Amino acid sequence: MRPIPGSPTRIKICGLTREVDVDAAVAAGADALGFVLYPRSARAVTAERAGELARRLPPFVTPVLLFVNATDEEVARGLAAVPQALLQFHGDETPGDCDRVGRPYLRAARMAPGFDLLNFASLYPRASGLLLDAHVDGYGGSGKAFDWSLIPANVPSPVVLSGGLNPANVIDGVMHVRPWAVDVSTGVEEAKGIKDAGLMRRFCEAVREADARIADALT
Ligand SMILES: O=C(O)c1ccccc1NCC(=O)[C@H](O)[C@H](O)COP(=O)(O)O
Repeated sequence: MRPIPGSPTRIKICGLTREVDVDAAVAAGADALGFVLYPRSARAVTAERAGELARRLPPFVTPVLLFVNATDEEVARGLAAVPQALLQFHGDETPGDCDRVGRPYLRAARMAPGFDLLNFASLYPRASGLLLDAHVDGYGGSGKAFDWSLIPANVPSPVVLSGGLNPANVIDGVMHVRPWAVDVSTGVEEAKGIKDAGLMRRFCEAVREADARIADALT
């Protein structure tokens, strides 16, 4: 599903662990902030810590809780801490695993060569969006991009382009894929879980530049 022509590309910045970075991401113009509740990630925060950070968010900036093969109890604990969160399932979760929670969610798809995204999308019709990431060991957050030409033009769900984005390549990504949103972690960091305010600002500015170029092309 392509975004409505002229609508701004939404921006998710993921893997926040510090108050200073939450505030800088909001100031840069992020529409959503991701908190990684996957304990094996170097960016992991506890549900309680995600709650502390998410309480800093102003209206209309969405907290996203990211899980990898979490138990129902872990998901419930995350939602108890961040009741307004959008969920993101980034592991091997089945449609039943995702739908059972009864909350809006993003389903990550790991874009290996030959991956049938349209079939995958048909399995998750209730997903609020599909987050397209590189196919890597460790599930995600790798800083690695994938071949955007693997993305069909007629994906039925809102597409969140992810995987190895940064201020230098995100314009091309938005212009090529025309996603509903983009997602970034490594490309705006000085170290895992430590964001760089300047890179976050430049990333958001680049997305706005891409939107402006698209709008110009439509006039
Ligand atoms: O961020 C992580 O550490 C992570 C670990 C395991 C699974 C998913 C993870 N992140 C998910 C995200 O939504 C990332 O933003 C996405 O994978 C893109 O990361 P990057 O390529 O570093 O921009």
